[in-house]
Amino acid sequence: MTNPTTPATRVAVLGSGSWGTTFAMVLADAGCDVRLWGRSADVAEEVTTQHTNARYLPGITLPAMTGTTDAAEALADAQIVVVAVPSQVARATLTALRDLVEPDAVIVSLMKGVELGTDERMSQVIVEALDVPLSRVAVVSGPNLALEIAERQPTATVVACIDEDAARFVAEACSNPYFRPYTNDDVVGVELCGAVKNVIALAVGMAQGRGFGSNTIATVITRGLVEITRLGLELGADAATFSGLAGMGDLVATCTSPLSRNNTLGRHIGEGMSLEEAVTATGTTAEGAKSCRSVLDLASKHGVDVPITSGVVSVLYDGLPVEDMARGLLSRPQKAEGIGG
Ligand SMILES: NC(=O)C1=CN([C@@H]2O[C@H](COP(=O)(O)OP(=O)(O)OC[C@H]3O[C@@H](n4cnc5c(N)ncnc54)[C@H](O)[C@@H]3O)[C@@H](O)[C@H]2O)C=CC1
Ligand SMILES: O=C(CO)COP(=O)(O)O
Repeated sequence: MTNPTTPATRVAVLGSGSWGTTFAMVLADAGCDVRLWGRSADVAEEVTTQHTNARYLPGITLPAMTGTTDAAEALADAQIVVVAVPSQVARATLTALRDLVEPDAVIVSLMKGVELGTDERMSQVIVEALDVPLSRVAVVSGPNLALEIAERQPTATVVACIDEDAARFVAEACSNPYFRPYTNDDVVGVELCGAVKNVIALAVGMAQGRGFGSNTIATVITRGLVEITRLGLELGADAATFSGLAGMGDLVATCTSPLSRNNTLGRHIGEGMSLEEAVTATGTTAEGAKSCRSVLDLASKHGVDVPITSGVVSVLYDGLPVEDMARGLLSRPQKAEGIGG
C-alpha cells in the first residue's frame, strides 16, 4: 500500500466502463493517484463525488479517485496510461489523445480483442496510434472478471512487457492485498490468450444455451486451449503462457462464469436469439462477437486451423445452427490428440 515517503504513482485510466473503473480501483487501493477518463460527464462526477459507478459496478463503493471527461487533465504527468475502451475503438480513441501522453509514460492495455480490418493485437495498435516503442507497452490479462474484483475478491494476473523494468513498474503499481500481478515478457502470447478465450467462451455459452452439459463444456474448453496454443505458437508466443494465468486461468474463468459477457452472449445465441438481440440483451462489451472474425482471419493468413473459432463465426454471421456447428466439429477427420490439428 502507500509508502508515505515516496510520491504516489500517477495513473490515467482511459475508459470508465466495468474493467476501466475496476482497474482504477485496484490501482487506487494499491496507493496510486488515479484519474479515470470517460465520455460521460455524469459518470465522471459520480466517480469523484459519490465514489460509485452505479451503471457498471452496482453496489460498489470506490476508493478516492478523480473522474474526468477532460483528457488533458487525466493524462497530465501520468506515468502510467491504462487503456480500457473496447478494442475496436482503441485506435481512434488513442490517435485523438496522442499529443497529450507524457513522452516516457508506460501504456497499459487491458483490452482483449483483435482489430477488425488489420488483424492487429492491441499492443500493435497502441504502438501505431501513439507512436511509442513496444518496450513502453504492457498488457495486463488474467482471470479478471471485473465484478468479482470490484468486490475485492482475491485474484492474480499477468503483466506482460518486452521490457522487464516496465513490467515490474506496472506490477508494483497495481499490486494490492486482493490483486497479485506476475510479470512475463510474452506480449504476443498473453494478448492472444485474452482475445481468443473470448471466442471460446462464446462457443461454450452456445453449447450451454443449446442445453449441452459438462462433457461438452469441458471438451470445448480443452480443445479451445489447443486452438489458442496452436495459433500462439505459430505467431511466436511462449508455450508456458498457455498454461498460465492469462491462458488456462482466464479461459476457465471466462468460459465457466455467468458474469462473463462473452459466455452470456453465447448462451443467448444458443437459446435462439439473433446476434443483434443477443448483443442488446448482453448490454456491455463482449469482444469475442467482433474479434472472432479477426482471429479467424489472422489464423487463415498464417495457415493455422481454428475450427472452434470458425464455427463461432459461422453461427454468428452465416446463420449456422449451433447443433450443426457441433456436428461439424465432431465429424472432422480422426487424428491424434495434441496441438497438431
Ligand atoms: N469487464 C471485465 O471483466 C473485463 C474486461 N476486459 C476487457 O476490457 C476492455 C474494456 O471492457 P469493459 O470495461 O468491460 O467494457 P464496458 O462495456 O464495461 O465499458 C466500455 C467503456 O468504453 C467506453 N467507450 C466505448 N466507446 C468509446 C469511445 N469511442 N471512446 C471512449 N470511450 C468509449 C464506454 O462508454 C464504456 O465506458 C475490453 O477489451 C474487455 O475485453 C478485460 C478483463 C476483464
Ligand atoms: O476477460 C474477462 C475475465 O478475465 C471478462 O470476460 P468477459 O469480457 O467475457 O466478461
